[in-house]
Amino acid sequence: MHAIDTENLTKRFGELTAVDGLTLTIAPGELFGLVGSDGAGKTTTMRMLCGIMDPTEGRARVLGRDTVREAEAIKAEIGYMSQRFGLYPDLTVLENIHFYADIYGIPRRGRDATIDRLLAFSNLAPFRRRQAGNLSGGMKQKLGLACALIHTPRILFLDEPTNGVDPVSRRDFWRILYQLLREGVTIFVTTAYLDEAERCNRVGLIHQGRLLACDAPDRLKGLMRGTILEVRTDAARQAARILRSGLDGTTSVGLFGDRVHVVTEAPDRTRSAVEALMAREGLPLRGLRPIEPSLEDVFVSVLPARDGAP
Ligand SMILES: Nc1ncnc2c1ncn2[C@@H]1O[C@H](COP(=O)(O)OP(=O)(O)OP(=O)(O)O)[C@@H](O)[C@H]1O
Repeated sequence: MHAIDTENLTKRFGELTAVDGLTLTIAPGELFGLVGSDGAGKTTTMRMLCGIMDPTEGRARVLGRDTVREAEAIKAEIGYMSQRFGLYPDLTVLENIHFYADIYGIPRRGRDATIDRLLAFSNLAPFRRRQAGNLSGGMKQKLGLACALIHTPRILFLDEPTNGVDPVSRRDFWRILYQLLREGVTIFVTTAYLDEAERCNRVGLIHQGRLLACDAPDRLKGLMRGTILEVRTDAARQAARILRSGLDGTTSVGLFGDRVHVVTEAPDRTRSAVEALMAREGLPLRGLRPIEPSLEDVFVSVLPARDGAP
């Protein structure tokens, strides 16, 4: 049995198609990342999978159960941490966890062992008596995770769990996710961070509700045709504009922070053309070398051309 499977899963809000014909299977024990920018349809997908929102068309099954007809049974078996996960700022760490334990009907007797374990592995044990409102952003997310795990779910749904969290706490958070994975929990996580997507077993790239690509990160990178030349310069934005208009149509040019990536099937020829264009425009070339593709390169390469241009 699949942990999750969807068929043509679609959600429309009036004229807007937020999720557009999503067909996907996720195996038990997988760490699956749904990646996309703001408004791509990640939250809507997750809400449908958790049985909180009905699809307009298509269907989804979680642990073999239909998300519309068997939504209540699904909710008992999954953990869901939404973007605005409801922590009570006036309650302590421990009280928040007890609150969720009550909601899930976990008997008081025997609950302490589970809570101790959750506190230990989220590194929150020293802060058990601190009010949630006084925790750092990273700690709040870990507390949210602990609360979502109180009923020992088989699948964990996490909606952009590390959004706005500092890099060290993000790394901590992912360490906890790997531990859960080793315990056999299936994890479905959404993120806008492509470096986080690299940590997943499999990644789905979603844009305007459509799944553009779905595979293991390395296999997705293997799909990239051509060579990527990384151009380093002091004026990346200007360079990207010049290269985009000056290089021939067989290349694609993308801006990646302070670097420009040029994808080409003819690296030697393109290299000379880049050097000539940069020299003609008087832009200093600080470096020009072939690099391995990142998931970001893959994402940009599968985006419709107009959206891909920064
Ligand atoms: N209840 C709703 N009513 C109308 N439109 C909605 C509703 N929920 C989401 N949308 C729209 O559907 C699209 C997808 O939204 P969704 O929240 O799923 O995206 P997302 O990828 O999770 O992005 P974000 O990270 O910003 O939440 C957006 O255009 C959003 O405005």
